[in-house]
Order: sequence, then C-alpha cells, then structure tokens
Amino acid sequence: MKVRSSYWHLLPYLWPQWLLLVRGFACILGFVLLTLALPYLAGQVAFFVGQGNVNQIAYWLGLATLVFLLRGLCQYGQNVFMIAAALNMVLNLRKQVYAHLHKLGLDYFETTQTGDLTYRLTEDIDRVGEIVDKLSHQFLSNLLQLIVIPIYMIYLNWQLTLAGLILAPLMAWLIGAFGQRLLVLSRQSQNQVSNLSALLTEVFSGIRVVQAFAAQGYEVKRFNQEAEQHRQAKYRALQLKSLQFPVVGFLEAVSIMLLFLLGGWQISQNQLTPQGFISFLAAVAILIQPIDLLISNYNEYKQTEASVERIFELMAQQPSFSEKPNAKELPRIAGKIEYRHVNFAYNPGQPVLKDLNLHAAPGNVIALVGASGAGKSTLINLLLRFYDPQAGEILIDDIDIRDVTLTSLRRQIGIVPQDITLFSGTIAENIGYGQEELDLSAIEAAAKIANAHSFISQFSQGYHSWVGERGVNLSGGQRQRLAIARAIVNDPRILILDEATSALDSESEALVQEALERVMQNRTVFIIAHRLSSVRRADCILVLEQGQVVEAGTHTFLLSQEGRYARFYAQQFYSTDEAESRE
Ligand SMILES: Nc1ncnc2c1ncn2[C@@H]1O[C@H](COP(=O)(O)OP(=O)(O)OP(=O)(O)O)[C@@H](O)[C@H]1O
Repeated sequence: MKVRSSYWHLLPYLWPQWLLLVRGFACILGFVLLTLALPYLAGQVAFFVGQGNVNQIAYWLGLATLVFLLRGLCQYGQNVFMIAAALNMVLNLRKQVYAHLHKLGLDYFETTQTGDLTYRLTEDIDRVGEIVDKLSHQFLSNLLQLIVIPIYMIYLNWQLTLAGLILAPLMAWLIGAFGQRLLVLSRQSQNQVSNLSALLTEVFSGIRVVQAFAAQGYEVKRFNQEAEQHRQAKYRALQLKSLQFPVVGFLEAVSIMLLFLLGGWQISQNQLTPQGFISFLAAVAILIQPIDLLISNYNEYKQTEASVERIFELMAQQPSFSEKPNAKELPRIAGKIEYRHVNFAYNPGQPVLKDLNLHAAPGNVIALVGASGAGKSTLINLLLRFYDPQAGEILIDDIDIRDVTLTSLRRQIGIVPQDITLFSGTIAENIGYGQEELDLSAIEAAAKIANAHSFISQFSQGYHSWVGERGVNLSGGQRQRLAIARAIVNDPRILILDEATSALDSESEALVQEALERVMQNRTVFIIAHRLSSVRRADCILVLEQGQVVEAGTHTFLLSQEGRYARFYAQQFYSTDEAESRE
C-alpha cells in the first residue's frame, strides 16, 4: 500500500495562506519571464554595439535597466510573500500543536520527555517552515525551466534530446532511492538531537541533585555518549548526501559523452551543423542547474519529512479520556465529597485503589495516612480527574465528576503541592496563576490569609517583584506561603494539602501552620499528612493500606483501637510528638 507523504498533513495549515502564495507565485512568474528577456536584450545591445549606434545602445540599455529593476522587485516580492506565508503557517502549526498538547492528560506527560517535546515544538516546526519557504521559492522557477528548456531542445534536435535523456529514468530512480534512505537517516538523527535536548532539560532542571551527588563527571559522560551517537547519525546522513552528487554527476557526464558521440556522428552524416550542436549543448548546460537544485530540494524535502512526522505524531496523540460532549459547568459547590466503590489501576492487572469508599461532609478535614505507595496521591489524582477510575464513581455535592467540565471542576479545588512550582513572572502572577485578568485585590487578600503579605511588601517592587531566574530569592517557607495563597485565591470550597516532608525552621513552620489553619476554615480539606498537628485536628483520619481504607476515625478513637493507626502513629509521628512536647 502506498503510504501518503506526511506533508499532506500540512495542507490545512498552508491553505489559509493562499493569498500570499498566489502573490508569491505571481512574482516568481514575473521573475522567470523577465529573466528570459535578458538574453534577447543582450543580443540587441551586442547587435548595435557592432553597428556603433549609440542612440540605439542607450535605448536598449535603458530598457535592460528597467527589466533589471522590475526583476529585482519581483525577486523581493517572491521572497517576502513566501517567507510571510511560511512563517504564518509555522505560527499556526505551533499554536495548534501546543494547544493540542494541553488537551492531553497527565499520563501522557508522565511518560514523555520534556526536552523531546520542546525540541519538536521549536526546532522541528522551524525546519518545516524553512522547507516550505524554500520549496515555494525555488520549485516553480526550476519547474518552469525544466519544462521550457527540454521543449527548446526537442525543437533543436529530437534525436539528441532522446540521447541526453536516456539515463534520466536511472537518475530519477537513484534520486528517489537516496531520498528514501536519507529520510530514515534523518529520522535517526532528529531523534538523537531530541534525546540530547531531553537529557539537557532533565539535568539542568535537576542540577541541585547532580551537584549534591557530585555527579557532574557522570553526567558529562552520559552527555558525551548521547552527543557521540548524534554525531554518528548525522555523519551517516551527510555521508550519503556526499555520495549522491558524484553518482548523479557521473551519470550526467555519461549523458553528455553520449551526446558528443551522437552529435559527432550526425555532423559526419551532414545531419547537424557544428553551430547547431553548440546551441544544443548550451541548452543542456542551462538545464543542469535546475536539475541539481531540484535534487538538493528533494533531499531537504525528505530530511524534513522526519520533522513533519515528529510533529504530527504529537497531533495524533489522543487524550486517554475526555470530557463528555454534554458536560455541564459544576455550579458553586458546598464541598461534599463521596467516593463509591472506586477501583483504579494505572496499569492493567496492578490495582492501586480497591473498592474504596469515603464520605466527607462540607467543611470536614480528612487526613490521609499510610505507608509510601499506599495510594494517597492516587486518591487525590482521581478527585482532580487526572485519571478516571475503572469502576465506581466520585461525587461532589452529589454530582458525578465525570458529568462536569474539567475546568469548572478543577477551578473549585485548591491545591498546595509538596513540590512547589513557581513560574517566571511576578509574585502577583504566581499567586493569581491562571487568571487572565489579574484580580489584584483578591491576590492581596489571599496573600494576607497565607501570611505572605508582610514579606512580599518588604520587596522593593512588592507584588510586582519578579520570581524565577534573576528574580527575588525566596526561602522554603516563603515559597510555601505563596503556594497557599495561590491555592485559595479563587476561594475554592475544596482544598488539598500535600504536606511537604522537608522541615522548616521553627519560625517559618509556625507561620506556615498558622496560614494553613486559617485557610482550612470552612473548606473541605484533604491532607496527605506528614505532620502530627494535621492528623490530630482532622475530623477523620483514613488509614490506607494497599489501596484500601483499613481504618477510619478521629485521632483519639483510632489510638484507642490500638490497631494499624496506633502502630503507624508510633512509627511515623512518635519522634515528632516527643520533640513537640519537649519544646
Ligand atoms: N503515574 C503512575 N503510573 C503507574 N503507577 C503509578 C503512578 N503513580 C503512582 N503509581 C503507583 O501507584 C501506587 C500508589 O502510589 P501513590 O503515589 O498514590 O502512593 P502514595 O501513598 O501517595 O505514596 P507516597 O506517600 O510515597 O507519595 C504505587 O505503587 C505507585 O508506584
């Protein structure tokens, strides 16, 4: 079965640029026609130079100047229109691929390398723009020449034309075969660059760990190996390209020798004059440049096909689940949450949550405790609908969360994650993250509740201070308070606190705790608990073990049961408890 070239996927993105393309093609046509006029003008000038007719020479030179000017204008037009069309197409493609990626679930990003995605969205798309620009520039003018010149050659001498073109099918086959192989090698080379980019993103974002483990040497070695593989892949592609031109050049030379043989014979038979033979050879010489240009265009076309494939691989990714077509907006909620017989597995046959039931009334604080891997984060992931359970249902205010839009669901859940991500931008933008129009009064109010207002006010630019690279330095406690402010800025009824395990100094800890106490008021709160104070004040503690709730109740109740919680508490919190009571 013939596989359709992946370039066809570009048509819908190129089509809206038709007006620019038409203008570009009109300029190309003008350029080619004006170029064809030049030999005629040169002939006229040469003729009057021979006669010494200065007036006529001046007249024809004036005309030639006009032609050069117009031709230059057409050249400028063809470049500018084609570049504009290619860049618009690239912009549209890039926007749509990026928007499409945001439709994909967390599962996709958890299994994809960030650097690879970055490379596809930047380098690969740029390459596509360049080839579209190049092909639209050169293709038509070369094609026109390839049509017109052979017609002229047939008019001059059809037997010689036939002899000259006898090796053309072999050449075309060779060019095609080289192109196919080049596509394979380019794909390998592109994948290698992507791997390099992925490695760099990973290492630089984890540079603290790299340095803490004194693993610079190890990372340099890993990079060198990847870089070497990239060199090899690139070398193979370039080696093939280097072979292509001598091979095709040899066939061209053989064709010309055949012409000499046949031409010489025709001259000996008085079927051709030497002048006629020279004219024919001149036409062949003119034809060689467009042929060579088309070969190199074709090579680039094949090389870039790998990039086109890599881009449309992203577009072909389907979200593992999506909103129902008739999904409704979740109305402002009170905060009642129910899990009914929920079963979930990330991978088939490896259940993570098993027949899980839970009920939280509005305003309840639920602490989730359990050993690492028990399923605490997974339970939260399902509430945010990062994943859907395979069986059972999750209800908020008696509404199945699968019946509502993801945005309206997630906007009503605030989250303070364990690893706090601050984006490049101002403090206000970070607190009001996701707001299209920043609501500065809400941001300031949230910062006050989160005990962040006073330290923000001490920065010279206050809420407009820059965070991220080259921005203000924030301590761990300050970052946590910003994260708390961000979680509550939209006043969500449900709050998720994934407690940080790393300890803060006691003053910072007290400020964070105070902020948390405040934001938990009147909200349904899930705490993935690592601190004693959180579990103690919870209305209900759920002890998870291998994806099941094995005990539930208040701190005192569960301690009195002397069951798993009591044991867990002794192991997990006892030392903290001792330390706290000693203070
Ligand atoms: N994205 C994922 N893909 C596959 N398996 C996963 C994924 N995330 C978690 N798991 C697995 O699911 C199980 C429950 O993980 P989960 O993160 O919910 O536990 P947890 O109780 O939150 O642990 P911790 O306290 O260490 O964060 C673990 O066995 C874990 O390996």
